Amino acid sequence: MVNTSRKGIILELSHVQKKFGNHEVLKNIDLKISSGEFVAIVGKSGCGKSTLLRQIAGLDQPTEGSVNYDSTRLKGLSPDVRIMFQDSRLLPWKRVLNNVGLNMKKDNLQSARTALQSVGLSDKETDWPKSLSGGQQQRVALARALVSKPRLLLLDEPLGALDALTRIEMQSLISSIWEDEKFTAVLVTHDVSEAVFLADRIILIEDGAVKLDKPVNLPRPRQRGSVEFAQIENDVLSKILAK
Ligand SMILES: Nc1ncnc2c1ncn2[C@@H]1O[C@H](COP(=O)(O)OP(=O)(O)OP(=O)(O)O)[C@@H](O)[C@H]1O
Repeated sequence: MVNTSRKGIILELSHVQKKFGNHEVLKNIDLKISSGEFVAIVGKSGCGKSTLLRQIAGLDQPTEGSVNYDSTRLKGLSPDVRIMFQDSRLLPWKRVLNNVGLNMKKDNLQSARTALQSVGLSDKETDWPKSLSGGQQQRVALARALVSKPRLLLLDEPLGALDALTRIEMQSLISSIWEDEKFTAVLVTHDVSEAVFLADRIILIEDGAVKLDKPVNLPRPRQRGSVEFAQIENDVLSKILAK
């Protein structure tokens, strides 16, 4: 099914510019993201995708312009925003369940258990992170990101270090969890196929601005082998490679 839960704007970026010294990475980003939307950000390496996500997260402040979250100017990381990175960032001295329920009291770990169950790792509760595969570690990181029921989930190449098959499995997992929980998601990815599989909209960043804002109106779950899927993928890829 196509996502229809567009309940108004949750994120609004207006004229966002980001400079590091004289290096202007983001020149002028205008972007509105609706509540419940899944947005993918793509673009060539070094175009500023992660920099953009850091401004959205409130981890960094734009040089000019504004990022509004829920109509309020963002000044830092909001408690209902969670981020997941390429590396799981699990604490090696805590068992899996305690990594998911990091700040929870021992007798109140039920929501951590539920989150672990949603990523298919109930049987790993008492394992140490280092005993898990890379894909399993990212599942735990996903459970940890979701346990507090964030309204906005930011994903910075979360599947970038995984092998191709695990990556495809994780994409399906993220898609089905997002369909169930209806949070807003912003995904940075190099993988255009991943963007088409997951996103309602694909944003292409080039020269510090939005070069393409393309809706993906395909029914879910998406069929990678379909002609429509390939057309959208080719269209975005050709725009990325055009320069
Ligand atoms: N803290 C920083 N200080 C100085 N330069 C930075 C900083 N963060 C990012 N940059 C520069 O900004 C540019 C964009 O980096 P960014 O990581 O946002 O790109 P990206 O599109 O996410 O790249 P990739 O796809 O390779 O991960 C790069 O030239 C990078 O060197």
